Amino acid sequence: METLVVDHPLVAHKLTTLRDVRTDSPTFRRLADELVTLLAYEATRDVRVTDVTVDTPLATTHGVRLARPAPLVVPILRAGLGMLDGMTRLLPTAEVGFLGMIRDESTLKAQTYATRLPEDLSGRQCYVLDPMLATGGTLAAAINFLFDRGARDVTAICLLAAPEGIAYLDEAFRGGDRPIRVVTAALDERLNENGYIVPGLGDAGDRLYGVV
Ligand SMILES: O=P(O)(O)OC[C@H]1O[C@H](OP(=O)(O)OP(=O)(O)O)[C@H](O)[C@@H]1O
Ligand SMILES: O=c1cc[nH]c(=O)[nH]1
Ligand SMILES: [Mg+2]
Repeated sequence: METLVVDHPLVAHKLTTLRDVRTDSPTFRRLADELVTLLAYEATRDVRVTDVTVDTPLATTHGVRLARPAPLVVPILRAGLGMLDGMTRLLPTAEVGFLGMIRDESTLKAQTYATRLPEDLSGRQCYVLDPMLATGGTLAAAINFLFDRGARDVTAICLLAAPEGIAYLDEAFRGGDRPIRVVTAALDERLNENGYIVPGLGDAGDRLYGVV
């Protein structure tokens, strides 16, 4: 598994405000949106393209277009929805599928409560969006779901990741024949006893959408 921590002053600046406990929900939503676009630029470095020719007003030249089938973007509800617009702004022709998953706060196990994805993902490049990679249980289940439907490779874009979650995914998918990438704005210190990322930013879903 490949892990990329995006090292850029604008990413660090926006992430610092996102972490701040005083940042209100509207500002948090805007910053999450801006951050994902910056991360997506790096995350899509290997997006498949095909060669085409294009007529400029002056000449015919060579270029590229996104290959078919189009990439699939998969936000993990609820918090991943806060990253969808920022991603599709960069990849407007991507299709979008949805996975609804929630982590049981006492067992820290992920449960899937909604799926709305193409049945056949053969050969598709998938971009999973979830702001928090904590134990890794949610993301591992999401990746397995996509691989079971034939996805070709999966890139997860996370705002924050914990070392425990990266290690869990690395172990879970070791030796697999399909590439997995995690692109994140920061690799934090650790998980606390409740499975929250420290220093982290708190509960991403609650900060985006309110406490439920
Ligand atoms: O790596 P893990 O230990 O599995 O935890 C991370 C998951 O927890 C959060 O979602 P949550 O379950 O709070 O749902 P929400 O998006 O509805 O708030 C987060 O958005 C991830 O999906
Ligand atoms: O720190 C964490 C861990 C899981 N989910 C969150 O929203 N935040
Ligand atoms: Mg939550």
